Amino acid sequence: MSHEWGYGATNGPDFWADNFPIANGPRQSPINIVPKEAQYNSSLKALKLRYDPSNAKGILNNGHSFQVDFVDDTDSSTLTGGPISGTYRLRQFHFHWGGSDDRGSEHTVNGIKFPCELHLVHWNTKYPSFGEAADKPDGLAVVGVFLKIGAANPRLQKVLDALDVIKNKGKQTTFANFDAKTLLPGSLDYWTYDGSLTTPPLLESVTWIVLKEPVSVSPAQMAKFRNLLFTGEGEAPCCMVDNYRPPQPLKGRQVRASFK
Ligand SMILES: O[B-]1(O)OCc2ccc(NC(=S)NCc3ccccc3)cc21
Ligand SMILES: [Zn+2]
Repeated sequence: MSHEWGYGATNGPDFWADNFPIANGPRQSPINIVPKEAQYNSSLKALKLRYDPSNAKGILNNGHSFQVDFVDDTDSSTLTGGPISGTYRLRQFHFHWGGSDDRGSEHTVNGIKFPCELHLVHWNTKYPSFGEAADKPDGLAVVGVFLKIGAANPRLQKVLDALDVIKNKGKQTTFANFDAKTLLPGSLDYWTYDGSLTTPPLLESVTWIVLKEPVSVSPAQMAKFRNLLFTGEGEAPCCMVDNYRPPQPLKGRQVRASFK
C-alpha cells in the first residue's frame, strides 16, 4: 500500500492484507453474529465493570475514529468476570459509524448493521502494559455496544459536545470526569468469541464481548459523529464516516452466549 491505511477506495479494508497479512488470519474481527447459532453457556459469568470517572484523561481524533483515553496505571477502572479470567484495565473507548443510518457497525446481527458501534478497550493486567498485552492471545478484552436510531441519548452528549474542538486528525483536548458506565445498556447479556483488533495491526489478541442490548442515538447525534474529519488541518477535508471493517470469516469459531 503506497499510503497509510484507512477506509477509502485505495487504502480501505480490502487493501489491509498488503501490509498486515494477519488480515486473512484465523481469528479476525468483526463477525456476523447469528444468535440461533450461538451456544448458551451457563458457566459464563456476569460482566463486572467498575469504572472510576476520574480516570478519564483526554479525547483525541486519531484520523480513524476518536477515542477517549483513560489513566490505566492502577486497577481503578476494570473489567472482570464475564468470559475472562483475571483483571483487565480500561484503556480507551472509541466508536465506528456510517455515512448514513443504514450502516456503521462492525459486528452485525443476522446480517443487520447498526448505525454505530462503541468499543470499550481493556488490557490484561497479567502483562505490564497495554503495548505488551496488545499482541498476546489473551491480551485484550473489548466490550462492544450497538447504537440504534431512536431518542437522543443524553449519556452521549458530553462526548459529542467535545467533537467540535477535535474536528481534524491529531487534535485532542482534555476530557475529565466521565463515567463510561453511563454508555452501557440496562442489560449486560452478551455474546463472546475470540477475535482481533478491527483496525491495523489487526492483532489476534481480543476476547470480544458484544452486548445484546443496543443503546439509543438520534439522527441529529449521528450527524455530529459525521462532522469529524479523517484529514488534518490544511488538508482537503474528508468526512470521517464509514470507518468500519465488514464482517470477517468465522473459520470454525464458536460464538457463546451468556443468556438463553
Ligand atoms: O478493533 B478496534 O477498533 O476495537 C478494539 C480495538 C482496540 C485497540 C485498537 N487499536 C489500537 S489501541 N491501536 C494502537 C496500538 C495497537 C497495538 C499496539 C499498540 C498500539 C483498535 C481496536
Ligand atoms: Zn473499534
